[in-house]
Amino acid sequence: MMNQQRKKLLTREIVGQAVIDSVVKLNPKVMMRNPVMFVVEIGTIVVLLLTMFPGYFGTEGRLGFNLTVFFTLLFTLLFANFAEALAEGRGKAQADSLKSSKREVAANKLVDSKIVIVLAAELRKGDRVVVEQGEMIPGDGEVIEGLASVDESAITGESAPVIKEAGGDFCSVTGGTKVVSDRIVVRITSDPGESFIDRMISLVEGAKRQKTPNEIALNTLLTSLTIIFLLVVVTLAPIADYVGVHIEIPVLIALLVCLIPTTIGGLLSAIGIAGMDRVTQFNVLAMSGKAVEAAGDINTMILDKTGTITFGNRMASEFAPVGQADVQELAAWAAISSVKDETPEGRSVLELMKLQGLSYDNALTEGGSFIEFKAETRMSGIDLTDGRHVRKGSVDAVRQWVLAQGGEIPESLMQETNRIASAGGTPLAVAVDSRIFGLIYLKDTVKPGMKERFEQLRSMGIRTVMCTGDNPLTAATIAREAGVDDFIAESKPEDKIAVIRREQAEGKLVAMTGDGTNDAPALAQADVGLAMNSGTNAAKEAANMIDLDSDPSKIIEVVAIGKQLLMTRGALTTFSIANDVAKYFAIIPAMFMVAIPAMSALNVMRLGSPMSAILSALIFNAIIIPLLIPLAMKGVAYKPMSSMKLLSRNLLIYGLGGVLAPFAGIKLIDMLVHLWV
Ligand SMILES: Nc1ncnc2c1ncn2[C@@H]1O[C@H](COP(=O)(O)OP(=O)(O)OP(=O)(O)O)[C@@H](O)[C@H]1O
Ligand SMILES: [K+]
Ligand SMILES: [Mg+2]
Repeated sequence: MMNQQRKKLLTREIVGQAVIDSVVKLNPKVMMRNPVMFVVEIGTIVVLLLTMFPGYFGTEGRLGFNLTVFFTLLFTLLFANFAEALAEGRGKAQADSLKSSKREVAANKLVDSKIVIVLAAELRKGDRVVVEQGEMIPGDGEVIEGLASVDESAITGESAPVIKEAGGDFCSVTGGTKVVSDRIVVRITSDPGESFIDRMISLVEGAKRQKTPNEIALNTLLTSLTIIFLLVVVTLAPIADYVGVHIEIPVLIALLVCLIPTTIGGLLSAIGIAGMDRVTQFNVLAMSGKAVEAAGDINTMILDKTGTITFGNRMASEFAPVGQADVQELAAWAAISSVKDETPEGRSVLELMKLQGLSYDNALTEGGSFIEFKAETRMSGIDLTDGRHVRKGSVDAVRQWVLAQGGEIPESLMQETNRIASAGGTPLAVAVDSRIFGLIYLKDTVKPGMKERFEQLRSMGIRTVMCTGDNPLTAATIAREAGVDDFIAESKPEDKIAVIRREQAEGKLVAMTGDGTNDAPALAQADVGLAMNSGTNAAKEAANMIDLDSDPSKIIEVVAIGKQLLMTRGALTTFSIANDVAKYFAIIPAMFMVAIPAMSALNVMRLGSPMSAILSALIFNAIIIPLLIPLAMKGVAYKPMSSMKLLSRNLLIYGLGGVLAPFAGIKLIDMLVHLWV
């Protein structure tokens, strides 16, 4: 539902609402937040007063001219407000549809193992609720009992249900999603008003939109320029008087508005909102505009191997015995070590065994204590009641484990390990106490198109580092195949945070993706942390972005969107300031031409009359804003290249274009205005 809503670009309602909002936003209290446009508003009011009471201010007043200046200024304001309102519109529409999906539901709260029916809004952190088939999950939380398939389409737009189960990385559930089969017990993790849907609503609504550091810096620059031009224009009047030219106040105001950076001043906030909106269209929730901008400035990207660069459905595809062991023996121990291993890798071992028509003695595992897989130990297995310890895991970890018990390492182990690893596969060694029986070959493939994407990232100047718990040879093979710049093998969760800190110490901005609880610290440390929606609540809370589709490779596109946002802002700032230069050449010669004939040398545009020159420049200044709204909303065309190349390309297109466009535009408007003034 969200998705359909997102796909719709500009509806008639959104445009209609934006027209209304552009008038509402004329409220000086609102305008004050944008100093450039606030100066325009004050100018507009002054011109209005001069037009209405010409005698009172001692100006003879040319009614037609003054009125035209007034309306042009008014439309300059309305156009700028319209740009912002339009950019906000889509988010507001999404928020409305989310709000309507947030119906009041009842919850089955567990109180001393009895069920009490309460309203969802009354649930607090720590409460436990039972959710049955067909019921709505009343709040964000973690499954603490049971397993269920959940329809999350209300937030992700994805209609296929997902499995949620107690323990592990798939236990987090979101309020407003629906249990489609089975029954779960959920421990609530958010208080009213702080839920995921609440956060989504305030995000798309822009309620919490704060200016980013970049925007604040640019705003300061624009305000300084405005103050400088204000001084220039104010001091121009006495200077002009001195040379015998009397300049009326509306003319001075028109000149001021033409010189101050109204184009970027009017479009700045629309550019920021539209940038965040593009991220949302992409089914990624950015917690702040700052996060999106940081994505555009990333120097280093840390990527997981399994599931990000490769498909990640690592499946057992071969049993490779070593030493004296045979396939049946190896397969049986591999299976015994996996009976309770719920990871996809563990389950695939049992499937491969069945597929090959092999078997194992299930009775052996009864009463045994299961050793769960941990990224720290890189092993899983079972301790049998007869005293034997069965393990499978990374070759290095199992080797150490066997050596510690005084075992010997079969010669063929290295050989087989290298064969599997150099094909990009993950070898898992299987051992019982001090004896290694052989290897399980876990197959995984690099996603298509990865090489091209890393090539693009490199041309943007971004270094990619692949982190994997896998052995160095497998890591090297996949790294080469995918074309990443660097890799870290046998990495533990804490290694990621170490890489991030090291890069940041060199002044670099780092992006990473993650989904597990143990990724949370690194997600928080990274400048851009993209958590998967399927991941744990801890990861989602630590990250500053959440991918609703849970596709870790999306970080690459998010970076592109961030870059595009920064580029669009840079391009339009360049264009705006270059534009003002051209307007200066249109107006100044026109103003002084009569008194100082030498000035006509500067009148390169050969504009009709001083008055028409001023009006043409002012009208151009107003209509350039709506003309640039589509560019501000869509972003400038983006090609991956280094920042230096980008800068010179943009200076050429938007700088030169910004100087030339007004000459043509003003001349054209002047020809029309001159017919009538
Ligand atoms: N179910 C399992 N039982 C035993 N060992 C496993 C299991 N799953 C993975 N391993 C071993 O542990 C290593 C680390 O796994 P982990 O999931 O932490 O990292 P990874 O998936 O290889 O890397 P990535 O960071 O790219 O996801 C694997 O390379 C493999 O050798
Ligand atoms: K301007
Ligand atoms: Mg993994």
